[in-house]
Amino acid sequence: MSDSTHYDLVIIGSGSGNSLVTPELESGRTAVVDRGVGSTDAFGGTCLNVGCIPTKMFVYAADVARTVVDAGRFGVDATLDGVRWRDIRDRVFGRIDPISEGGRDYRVEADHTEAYLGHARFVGDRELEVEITQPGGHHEVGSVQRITGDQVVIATGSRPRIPQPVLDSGVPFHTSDSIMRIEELPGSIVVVGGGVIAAEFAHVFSALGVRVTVVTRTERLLRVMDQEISQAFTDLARGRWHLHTGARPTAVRRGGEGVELDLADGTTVSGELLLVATGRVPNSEDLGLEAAGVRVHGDGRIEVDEHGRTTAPGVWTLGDVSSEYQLKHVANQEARVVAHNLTHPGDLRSFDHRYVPSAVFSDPQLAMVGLTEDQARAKGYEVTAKTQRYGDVAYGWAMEDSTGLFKVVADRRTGHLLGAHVMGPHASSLIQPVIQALSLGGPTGPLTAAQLARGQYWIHPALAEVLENALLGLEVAPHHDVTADYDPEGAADA
Ligand SMILES: Cc1cc2nc3c(=O)[nH]c(=O)nc-3n(C[C@H](O)[C@H](O)[C@H](O)COP(=O)(O)OP(=O)(O)OC[C@H]3O[C@@H](n4cnc5c(N)ncnc54)[C@H](O)[C@@H]3O)c2cc1C
Ligand SMILES: NC(=O)c1ccc[n+]([C@@H]2O[C@H](COP(=O)([O-])OP(=O)(O)OC[C@H]3O[C@@H](n4cnc5c(N)ncnc54)[C@H](O)[C@@H]3O)[C@@H](O)[C@H]2O)c1
Repeated sequence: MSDSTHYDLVIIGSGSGNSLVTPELESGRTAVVDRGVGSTDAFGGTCLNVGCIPTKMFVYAADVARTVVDAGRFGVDATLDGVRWRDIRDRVFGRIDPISEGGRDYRVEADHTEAYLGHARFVGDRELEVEITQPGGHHEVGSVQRITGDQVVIATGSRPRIPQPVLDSGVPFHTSDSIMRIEELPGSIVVVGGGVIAAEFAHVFSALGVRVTVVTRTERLLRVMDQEISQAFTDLARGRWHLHTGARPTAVRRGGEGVELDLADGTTVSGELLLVATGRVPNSEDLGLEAAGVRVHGDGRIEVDEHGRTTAPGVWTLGDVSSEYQLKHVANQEARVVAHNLTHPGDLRSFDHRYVPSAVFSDPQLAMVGLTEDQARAKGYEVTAKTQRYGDVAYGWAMEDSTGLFKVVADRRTGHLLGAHVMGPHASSLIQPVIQALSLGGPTGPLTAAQLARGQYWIHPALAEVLENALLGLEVAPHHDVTADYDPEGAADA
């Protein structure tokens, strides 16, 4: 065990935690501790190595494959001659791995930071032991380093949750941490889970020619989305994948094509590989949080206030380990807030969780922000909602789209927007004007549907006209008439 080394700031976690080292903090001494993620124990956290970025690079390749298969509808004859999985995989990690390694080396070599490549555990107030588990740093693998900090930030993220029957079975399985690095495409795969990760990987593998079976305990896929959109997605998925809803696995064994699962609905499914995508749990255990006086919720999330403070003085937290939202843009916003608060104790900023958007990069894409129709009704709003089909606008015709939907939810009395829910091409980008309308509204609240619809030009005939038309279809009180020409002079009264 080394003597203790003191730092102004200790950061545990090199995901969004790594972005805390702002120029303002460079005058002090900072330690960044990270044990790595995924099958390569990579530096830089989930999003870069095993999350957002690689998945979207695979999704893009899958989208290209689908476009080829679909081309005949437009009078363009094309065939998908083959899929070179290793080339697809190596394009992704050939790009990402050097960024991760470069990020680690930068932290190891930088003058004002010291990298500890291992597992951190509190042993007292702002006092930690780090067991060095990874090579590449200045500390010997296997050694235990003791460090203290004036301030400590816990940004340890989350990891896949594995259902007990899978663990008990001893059968080999993949999670998002390992599936992207497999050597060969399987002929078939069983995906357990009906959330975001399941929807994205089911698209990737089916578009690349793998027979995909999805097993989820709920009746609809993506059930956190607006019911109408989640139902429409589930209906589409039934035509594309072998979908078992309301069907938890009860037993898992080797057999069939490789692995076999008995489901609660009495059926048995089989595939060469098993991918588990049943949610993620915060990395708050094995951190010695009791020794530091840091309390956690029953679900494992660290208790945090709106400024990023834990229950222990001088100990902060952000991202998946404490947030209600396991999303990179949220972890990044929280990191910006904590970075400010670390150096401005008299002028604390707050997390902004008012309108957190999210998107699912499946086929089709989905996106959401704000309240669902059911949530808005439950909150007592007099709700008006309009669902516009992509196929009703000119660019939707060009795309021959027959399934895309853009739904907007608003308050009938005030005309204020409450939420939007989208399924279709470019959903993740098309939703951005609604995010702006909700987040950047004036002192009286979000922009009204009328302001958004008629307070600006909509490029014709762009796909965004589907949102314009959805807004124009809302039935709001007469003085907020969505279709009336917008008067910029009167905007302040709205
Ligand atoms: C497959 C997948 C796809 C995703 N796609 C998207 C997407 O498209 N858009 C989106 O917004 N979000 C997406 N997410 C979620 C997003 O990746 C996370 O919300 C985000 O990365 C969380 O960042 P973080 O900094 O909180 O944690 P992380 O990035 O996970 O960083 C935590 C770090 O702490 C380290 N650590 C943990 N415990 C210790 C310890 N005791 N000692 C030392 N180090 C430790 C870990 O090794 C890790 O490097 C995806 C997630 C997954 C799994
Ligand atoms: N595009 C994105 O923003 C993106 C992409 C991937 C992941 N993520 C983040 O990662 C998080 C984790 O993703 P996820 O898909 O693992 O979780 P999730 O919470 O989205 O979905 C988990 C699903 O698994 C099902 N499930 C749970 N236990 C089960 C069991 N025993 N048997 C069958 N089904 C079971 C649940 O009913 C649910 O449908 C997401 O919540 C999201 O915040 C985001």
